[in-house]
Amino acid sequence: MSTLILVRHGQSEWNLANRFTGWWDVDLTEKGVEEARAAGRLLKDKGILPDLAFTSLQTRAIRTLNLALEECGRVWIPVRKDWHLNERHYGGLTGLNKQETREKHGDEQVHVWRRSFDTPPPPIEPGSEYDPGADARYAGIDVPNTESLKLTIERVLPYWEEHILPELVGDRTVIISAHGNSLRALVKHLSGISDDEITDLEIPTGRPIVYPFENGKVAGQRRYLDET
Ligand SMILES: O=C(O)[C@H](O)COP(=O)(O)O
Repeated sequence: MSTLILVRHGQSEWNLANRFTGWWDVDLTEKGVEEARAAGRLLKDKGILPDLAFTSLQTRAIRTLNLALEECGRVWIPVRKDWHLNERHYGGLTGLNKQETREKHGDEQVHVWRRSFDTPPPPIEPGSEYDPGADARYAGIDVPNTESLKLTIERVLPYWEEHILPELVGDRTVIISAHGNSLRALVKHLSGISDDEITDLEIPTGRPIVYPFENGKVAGQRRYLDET
């Protein structure tokens, strides 16, 4: 039996400021650092120690992973970073305050942009303040200008199938440190959640979720490690 651990980064500076973040790179807050450390202590206490890690190219997920691995004594494991695990690109909403956006466009419209399956937010203007398009870390990739959950799934799943799933063999433990919506994309797939039902799924910061795997397939319910 192998184990998959999913962890959303700890609270970020823009989670705290209530701003749409997406592909914009922000750091953890002090609370986020503590959440990441607590996740690592939980892994240690439960004896679920990662052998291999995957994360995005974004500081908040990378630091969460590093802090958690430090707490459970596993800083030495191989870590693979890839943009396919980045947060969903929030398009033209990037950098805006979520509450102010609700006041301007209405609760319903903002809910559609945040949680509908296939309606992307309006695209970001190329070269605008929060456009990550010119960021050196994305050299050579076709940076999106907005993404729905559906579009996020279309780039997360091929990476999952090709690079992560083949590692879940024998009794290995693999951890993915990523983001609210890139993890919603994965959980939708792994737990067989419908396009309608996925709108209700929220992934909390810093709480490890665990799936058992056997013969390359999910072999049980997902569970929060702090509840078991
Ligand atoms: O990118 C963001 O703003 C957050 O990481 C996720 O935001 P959401 O809960 O509004 O999708």
